[in-house]
Amino acid sequence: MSAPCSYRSHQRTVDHRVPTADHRGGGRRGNRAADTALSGYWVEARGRYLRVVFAVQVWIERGREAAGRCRVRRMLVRSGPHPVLAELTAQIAARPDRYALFSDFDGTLVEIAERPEEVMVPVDLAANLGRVRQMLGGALGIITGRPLRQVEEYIGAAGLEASGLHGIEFNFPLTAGGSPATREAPHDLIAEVVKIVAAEPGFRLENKGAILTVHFRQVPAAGGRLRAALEEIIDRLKLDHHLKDGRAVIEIIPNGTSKGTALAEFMRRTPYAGRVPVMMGDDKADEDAFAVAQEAGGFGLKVAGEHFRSGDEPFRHAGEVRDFIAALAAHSR
Ligand SMILES: O=P(O)(O)OC[C@H]1O[C@H](O[C@H]2O[C@H](CO)[C@@H](O)[C@H](O)[C@H]2O)[C@H](O)[C@@H](O)[C@@H]1O
Repeated sequence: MSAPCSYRSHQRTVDHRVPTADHRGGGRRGNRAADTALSGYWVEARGRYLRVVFAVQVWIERGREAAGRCRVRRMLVRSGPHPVLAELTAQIAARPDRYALFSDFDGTLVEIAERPEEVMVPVDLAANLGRVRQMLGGALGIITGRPLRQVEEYIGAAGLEASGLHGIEFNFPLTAGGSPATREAPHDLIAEVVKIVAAEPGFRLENKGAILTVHFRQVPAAGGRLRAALEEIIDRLKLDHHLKDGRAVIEIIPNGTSKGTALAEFMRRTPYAGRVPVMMGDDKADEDAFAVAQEAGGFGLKVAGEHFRSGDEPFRHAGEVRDFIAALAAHSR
């Protein structure tokens, strides 16, 4: 019988940054910045990787905070990439012609923001994606629930191939058997959803044409009520639509289209066909693409957040996805 637990990769340096000054200026008197190095391990136990940071050092920081010597405003622990990513980076660098890489946008390439229009896109993201695309011989695709025009606005400079609106839009011609053409949401559906949104000040409607998206990030407790109301509308109007839960959001999507159908469409064309598809995503909708990637001999890479919370995800946040992209981009030079 194999040992239940083994050290996969040993001591790494972890930067533990504890900024104390208020970013808007004027931190509390007596506070000061505290930068410490923590040590961490990657521990593999029964096929799962766990990131372990020496608790005693965290405890010392907390003590300093309690003594008023610093204030922990946020804790950024960097301990190098997850072992799965380290291996994948090496494999892709060695055989870039074998892989097709796909990425979701919100929560994967950029951090989640309070509102869709408030996302922050780092300046080097488009350039790094462009380099990785070049390295992969063009086999890099973006698969998002956003409209394509927004993807183009945020990262379009890289000339990336993309699918928007959960597999409804593509910025390239479809193969035979491709996704359904864009349809506007029915007028009676829009009218009913507008009524629901108007009744709750925290709800926000994002009308994306074929897809209606209702955000409830400002009123998280109302998510269940919103879902029940939207389900009732779809049943009553006998619509050919389904609901897709996202991060503090529910989307009303025409049947027959998903991020899975989008990934399948990419995989029918050159240069994706025949490669190992790897899809990065943080949300329920991305699971459809993970499943299709898996059927095609590939896999999904989860980004932790409100949806994936096992603690074993290869990416703990979007910043680590960007680090992975940057590491691959470095190999393209
Ligand atoms: O497929 P994705 O690229 O992940 O897009 C999914 C939806 O993302 C957006 O909403 C989410 O991100 C917002 C900005 O961070 C956030 O405020 C919201 O709570 C999230 O649900 C976008 O607004 C939707 O249209 C996308 O379908």
